[in-house]
This record gives sequence, C-alpha cells and structure tokens, in this order.
Amino acid sequence: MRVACPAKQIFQKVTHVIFDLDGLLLDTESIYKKVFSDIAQRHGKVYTAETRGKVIGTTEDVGARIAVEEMQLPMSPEDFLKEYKAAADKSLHTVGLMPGAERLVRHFHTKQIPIAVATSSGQDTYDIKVEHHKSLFSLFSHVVTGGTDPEVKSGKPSPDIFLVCARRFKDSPKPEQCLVLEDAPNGVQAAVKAGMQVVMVPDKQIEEKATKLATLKLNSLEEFRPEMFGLPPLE
Ligand SMILES: O=c1[nH]cc([C@@H]2O[C@H](COP(=O)(O)O)[C@@H](O)[C@H]2O)c(=O)[nH]1
Ligand SMILES: [Mg+2]
Repeated sequence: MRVACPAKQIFQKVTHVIFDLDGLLLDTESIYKKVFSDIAQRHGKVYTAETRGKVIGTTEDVGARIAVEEMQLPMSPEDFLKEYKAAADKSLHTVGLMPGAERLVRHFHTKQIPIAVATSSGQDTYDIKVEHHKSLFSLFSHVVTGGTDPEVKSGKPSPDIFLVCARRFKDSPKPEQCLVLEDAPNGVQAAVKAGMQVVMVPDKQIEEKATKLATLKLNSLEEFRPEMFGLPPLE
C-alpha cells in the first residue's frame, strides 16, 4: 500500500474553502472551448489561447462581449450569447467531474470544514451543469452564482463574488480565513483582490504569466495537500 507522506504547513492557515465550478470541479471548459471555437470557425476566426484566457471565469454576458470584440465577430454580443448558450446547454447536463474533485469535496465535508462554491455561471446554467451531480453538490454550505446573484455587483476579476461567498458562511469568516481553488486567471485575480490565498489549477492552454498571482499552482486537484494550509490531510 502506498501511504501519502503528509506535507508541512507552509502557507497561512485557513478554516474555510471556496471552490470555483467551471474548469475546477466540472470539466465544462472543454465544452465551452469547443462551442466558442465552432462559432469562431464559422466566421473564419480562431478562438485563440489568448482570447480564451480573457474569457474564462467571467460571467456569461461579459465573456460574450470579450469574445465578439477580441475575434471581431460580425454579430452582437447578445446574439453570440444566445447562440453559445443554446449550443452549450445541449452538452452541459452530461458534464463530468475534474480529477480529484469528488474526493476533495467529500473529504472536507467529512472533516466538517465549511465549503462553498463561487461560480460566474448564472443559476439557470448552474442547475443544468449539476443535474447529474446533485448528491455531491448538496455537501456545500452554499453556492453563489455570480452571473445572476443580485449581491454580486461585478463579476471576476472583481473580488465581489468571493466576499459575498465568505459572508454567507454561518460564521462569516474573514477573507484571510478562506482558501479559494480556481482554474482561471480572472478568478485568481478576484481571490487575491478579496484578500484570500488561492490555489490555481490552470488549464494547459493558460499562459505561464497568467498564473503568477496564485499562492500555489498545481497540475491537478489530485496533487492538492490540504495540510499545507493547516487543513486536515487526505487519508
Ligand atoms: O470558453 C469559455 N467561455 C465562457 C465561459 C464562462 O465563464 C464561466 C466560468 O465560471 P466559473 O466562475 O465557475 O469558472 C462559465 O460559466 C461561462 O459563463 C468559460 O468559462 N469558458
Ligand atoms: Mg473556472
């Protein structure tokens, strides 16, 4: 039997964990990438890594505006949004979990570490994505869907969503007590501005320079050692 060697606490101790959704817990980014690339291709354009780096982690309407502007698509952001949502919704209800996600969420829940989700998704899209993962998502204290939540005034990279999410834990922890897990540069910026440490698990396409702000960068959630942040180690 292989016994994992516990790592040392090397970062500030935290008591609460906030998970991003798309690209971190759920493998939705491969779906969005294909949908955005298909629309771009129909107009003779390419959904480049650079444009994608700006889009991921933003709310649906902001992402649509960035995509249309960056790729100079001959359509309004509203039409792009309608088209991409219609295409994405067809696949999102069968989306799978990212490696290591389920084990980590169940671990924190068992150890009674308060956990929540902070996603730029709207409530409607969130409901579609978690359709097949209801038991896992029932373990979270709460979910903030930034795209439609009236208290979240400005989406990632603004810190609002993480501050609202922290306030909604029963004991309203201070930002420094919360650890954020994110995949997107916009999400990492938001967490840092909120005064939180952030573990980044970036997509392979994300440029190195867009990962610099993260407290720690991992290739997969499977590499995460909670004890580095004073949290109970995985067994
Ligand atoms: O290529 C992409 N297009 C659009 C998005 C948008 O970014 C959000 C990211 O949400 P999260 O904060 O859970 O990563 C998605 O819901 C979607 O609206 C994305 O991630 N990737
Ligand atoms: Mg994400």
